[in-house]
Amino acid sequence: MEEISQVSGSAAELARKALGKRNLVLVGLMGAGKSAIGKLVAQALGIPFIDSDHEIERVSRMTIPELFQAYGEPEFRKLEQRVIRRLLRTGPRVLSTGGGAFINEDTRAAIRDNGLSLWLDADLDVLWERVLKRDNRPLLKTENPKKTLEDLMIARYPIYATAHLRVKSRDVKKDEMVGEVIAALAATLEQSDP
Ligand SMILES: Nc1ncnc2c1ncn2[C@@H]1O[C@H](COP(=O)(O)OP(=O)(O)O)[C@@H](O)[C@H]1O
Ligand SMILES: O=C(O)C1=C[C@@H](OP(=O)(O)O)[C@@H](O)[C@H](O)C1
Ligand SMILES: [Mg+2]
Repeated sequence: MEEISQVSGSAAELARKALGKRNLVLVGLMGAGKSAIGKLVAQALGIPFIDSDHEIERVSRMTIPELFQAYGEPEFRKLEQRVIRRLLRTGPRVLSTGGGAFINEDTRAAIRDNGLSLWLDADLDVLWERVLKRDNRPLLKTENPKKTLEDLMIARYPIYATAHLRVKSRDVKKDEMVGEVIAALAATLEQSDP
């Protein structure tokens, strides 16, 4: 056990070093685990965690479904863009974004310039099982939400694929996902070492 914790401890150290003062920005579709895994990755790295949707809800004093309903998606995207640009100014942190954030060109450029993006990639069935459990995603309030999710996958995956790093989100223990995210981050340092 001692040996295992030392190995993961040193991976976390390498990952911290790789990050420097930047934010690790988690991107990917609804249900990929950006919010849940991001929080645990931040704990493992010993740095603060922030979720852009939570920050949007805090500053607007409205929930995401309320914002969509009151102002529509375009206004939500404008607010999301402003909030993420601001959040990127402070680091290092783990920043979990909402699924549409990285699709916005301006937000994506800000993340590319100021953060290290990691795509939590997942298959449709994994996402579907997870999003079914909560009723908080306005974009899935359609007649056929599974088809909507699939259409979003088709439209968005080529864009998520431009993230710096990619980790496959699967139905394994969350700690295993955390380990894989940290390993992916640590590996960037090894790659950049002469
Ligand atoms: N291995 C896993 N990886 C990620 N999330 C998982 C995993 N197992 C269960 N979950 C659950 O799936 C849900 C993922 O939702 P969330 O973190 O809100 O995703 P996102 O922010 O990407 O939409 C959470 O309720 C989380 O607890
Ligand atoms: O994919 C999207 O466009 C959205 C994803 C949601 O966040 P999660 O990906 O954290 O569910 C939230 O920002 C909003 O409902 C829109
Ligand atoms: Mg989320």
